[in-house]
Amino acid sequence: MTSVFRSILPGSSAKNEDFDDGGADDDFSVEYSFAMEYSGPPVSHDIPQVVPIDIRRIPTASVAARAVVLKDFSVPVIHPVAKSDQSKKNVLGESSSGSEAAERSSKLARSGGRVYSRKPENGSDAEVAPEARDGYVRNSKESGGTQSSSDGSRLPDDASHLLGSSDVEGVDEGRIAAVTCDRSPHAKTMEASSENSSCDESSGPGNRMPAVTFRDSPSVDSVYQESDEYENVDFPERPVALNVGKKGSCYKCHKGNRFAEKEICLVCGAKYCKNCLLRAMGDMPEGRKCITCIGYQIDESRRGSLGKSSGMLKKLLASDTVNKIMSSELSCEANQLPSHLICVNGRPLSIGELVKLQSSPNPPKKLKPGKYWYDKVSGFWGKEGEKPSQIITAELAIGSRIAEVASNGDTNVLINNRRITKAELWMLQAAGINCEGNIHFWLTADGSCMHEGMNNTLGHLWARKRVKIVCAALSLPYPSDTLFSDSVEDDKAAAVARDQKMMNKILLVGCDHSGTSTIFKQAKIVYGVPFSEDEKQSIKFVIQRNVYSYIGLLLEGRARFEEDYMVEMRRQQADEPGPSGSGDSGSVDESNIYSLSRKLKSFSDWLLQTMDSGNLELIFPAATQMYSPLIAELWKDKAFQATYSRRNELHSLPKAANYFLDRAVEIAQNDYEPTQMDILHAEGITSSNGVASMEFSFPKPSLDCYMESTDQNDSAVRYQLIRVHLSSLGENCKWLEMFEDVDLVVLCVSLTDYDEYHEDINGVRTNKMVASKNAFESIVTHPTLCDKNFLLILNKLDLLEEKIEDAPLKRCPWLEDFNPVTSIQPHRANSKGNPSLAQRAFYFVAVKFKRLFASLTDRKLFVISGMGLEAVSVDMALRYGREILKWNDEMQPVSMNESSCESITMDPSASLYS
Ligand SMILES: Nc1nc2c(ncn2[C@@H]2O[C@H](COP(=O)(O)OP(=O)(O)OP(=O)(O)O)[C@@H](O)[C@H]2O)c(=O)[nH]1
Ligand SMILES: [Mg+2]
Repeated sequence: MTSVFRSILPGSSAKNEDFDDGGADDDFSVEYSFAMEYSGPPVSHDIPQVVPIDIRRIPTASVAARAVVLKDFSVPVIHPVAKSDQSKKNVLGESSSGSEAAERSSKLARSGGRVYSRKPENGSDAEVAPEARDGYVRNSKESGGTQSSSDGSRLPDDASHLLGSSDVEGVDEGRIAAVTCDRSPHAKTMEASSENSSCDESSGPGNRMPAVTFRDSPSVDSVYQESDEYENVDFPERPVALNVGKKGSCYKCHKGNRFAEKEICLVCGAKYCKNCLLRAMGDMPEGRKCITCIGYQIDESRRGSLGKSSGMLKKLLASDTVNKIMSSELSCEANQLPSHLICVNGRPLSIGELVKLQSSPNPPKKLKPGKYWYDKVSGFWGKEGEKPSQIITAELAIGSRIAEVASNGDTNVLINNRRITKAELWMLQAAGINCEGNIHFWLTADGSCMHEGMNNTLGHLWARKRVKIVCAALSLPYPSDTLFSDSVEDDKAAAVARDQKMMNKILLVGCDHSGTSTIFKQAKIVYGVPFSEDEKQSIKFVIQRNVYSYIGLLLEGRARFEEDYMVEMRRQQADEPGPSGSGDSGSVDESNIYSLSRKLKSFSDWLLQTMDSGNLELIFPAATQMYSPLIAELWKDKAFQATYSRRNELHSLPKAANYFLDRAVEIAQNDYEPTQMDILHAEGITSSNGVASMEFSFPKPSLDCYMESTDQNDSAVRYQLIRVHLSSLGENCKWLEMFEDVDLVVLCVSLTDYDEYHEDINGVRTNKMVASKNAFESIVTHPTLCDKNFLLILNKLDLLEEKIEDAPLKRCPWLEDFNPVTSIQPHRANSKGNPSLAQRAFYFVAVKFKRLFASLTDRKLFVISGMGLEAVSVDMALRYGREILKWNDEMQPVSMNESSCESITMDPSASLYS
């Protein structure tokens, strides 16, 4: 055995100068330990096992810089992953420098059977082993390898000649790669195998490579009691490839460009063309890794592609072989997530805990190294300092106790001892749970919420439909149980989209009656997102209630018309001399064209009283059963019809009433089913806290006719449209902070607001357009949205066309400087392309907002006109939003159609104005 150890030690000169063990000249002062396979009788306990190693492959430290300067590499040059702090603690939580480290290293070597000698020097120790015939030089970061790298004189004598030789598979004659690394995983395996009796058999590729086993080392757990220390962990370093060929070329043959198909090494990131792939990766026992990277942990950023075969591999190999490679890629131990990199509630997990976590019925999705918090009681799971991202299986015995500050919440409410975030507070409120004061709730895995220490359930979170809407809008998790889903297909599509990270979030927000819910509903119709049964049912009641209120307004009008009629009759009678020669008001016939039968009159009185007391909502659904015959009777009544024919005189009757009133009898029936158009025209939608959310993608290509799409995969890109009512955002729009992850903010302002006023509780009247402007200012300057793109929809252009002739735009104090030369301008757009007065008004308002936006943010506002009731208009506005998302901030707005762009960017001082 002595000769073996001698043969793997560096050459004598190097050894004596640099690799001496703490000053001992004698080669045999180095202590070795090694394992032999047990071949005795069966025993009841597990026997630690090691896999035979190929001594030629034992990692060595050497000069990375030296290797990099070699010009003629045919395999990638590999550099160590940069580390910020050389004095970081190593895997045992100790300083990697000084004699302590040397002692530890030698202890490790003794106990783990690692065949290294080391000499601490200048605060560093070195791990060295020759890897002569491979032509690979490895460097030890832990042992100050970087220092060695920069110092050519420290290269072992024999290492320099090794640089010129190569007999390794996948490495061309005379061509070398340099690999720098920290402690090799092979070494780690060996350490662990001797220290931990519960170690597993490695699944490494025979004796070509030492297999890597990541064992649950007790030292890891015992060291990381404090989460602070977790940051300082120094883990085995992963090689990183550097292409010395031209940019985008194959890392091996240096041919091709970035467009040529390539396969990537999951460890070092080297990319190989189809001609070099198999030579570089061999038979891929651990999946897509260079031969030199076998045994190393993968680059965590590539974990998502584990087991997902590329087209190139499928072209080169039979499908059975590809499947086998993919399955090894997923299952081999070297590629498993290292448990100590997952820190839960301030403590890194042990292997056992990680297994527990990953094999639970609902494990965290796409788990990556990092710090997480986990609420065992509810199953809530999230990144440290962030709101929950998922609901995983509850009651898993992993990590430490959850900290109050785990999710960095800043509310007065605690759930299971964790201070919750504002978004979660909204979720609780959506479930109808009172969150006033400092409250400690207890939330169980089934969603039952109760006061801590009490037994009575306050509400069941997941049973409330609107909680789902709020969760979707605020990116909060919702149980994946299909029990709570409207459509399994929808959920699947959404999950796929989320997986592909192709979801774009659009926030739609506007003042009262600006048309946001109409745009939202129209988008659902245009993009084929069905209204759920729940939504249909509640919209049905909304429509029926609205129709009752429209009828109530007509009945109110009837009473007025009747009174006017009576007054007029009396006046006429007074004017006409009676038989007695004097006016006789007492003989006026009380029944007239506006009078109702006794039965209908009492129904009318009841309805008006119910409306006055604000209880109209409460009579549904019972009202449809009881009163629909009366509505039918009323509809046929002459007095009611006389009133209906004068409905234009009833200013309190909303415009939307026209759409429904003709079908009042049908709508009042119990079995009425609203059509999509009914839903669109209905005032109000089902939402919670004014929040509604839907996911969609743009169909292609038919609707793309008016806007050219550059993205061929548009139908694969998913969008989430979140509609929020301004009043739900609280004072100064403070709740906007919950929408920090939106990609685009769409603001909606009604163009008809300019001559309308609303009165607050103190009787102060504010022009609605000015109120919209104020809201606009609050939103665009909100810190959460400071780097977002904004699209302004100036809505209800059709209504503006109708009203602008009678009501000048100047009525709005903010728009007083609108001075079109009306005498020579048409009110309607004419065939010569002259814009109508309404279009000019729109341009003017658009420029006003654009200037305001620029003055507040120094950025560009995108503006488009809209007609919420027109499908094409809404589709166009959202496609414009999509283009904005694509163009990025630095891109200039591009016109969608001639008229809108030209007008929006024009100067208001241009010829439009006198
Ligand atoms: N003619 C016309 N009517 C519209 C347009 N957009 C919305 N409306 C109507 O305007 C009314 C208010 O629109 P909503 O979509 O309910 O407004 P909102 O932004 O949801 O505001 P709230 O109802 O206060 O929540 C409804 O009756 C709509 O049918 C439009 O472009 N043209
Ligand atoms: Mg509405």
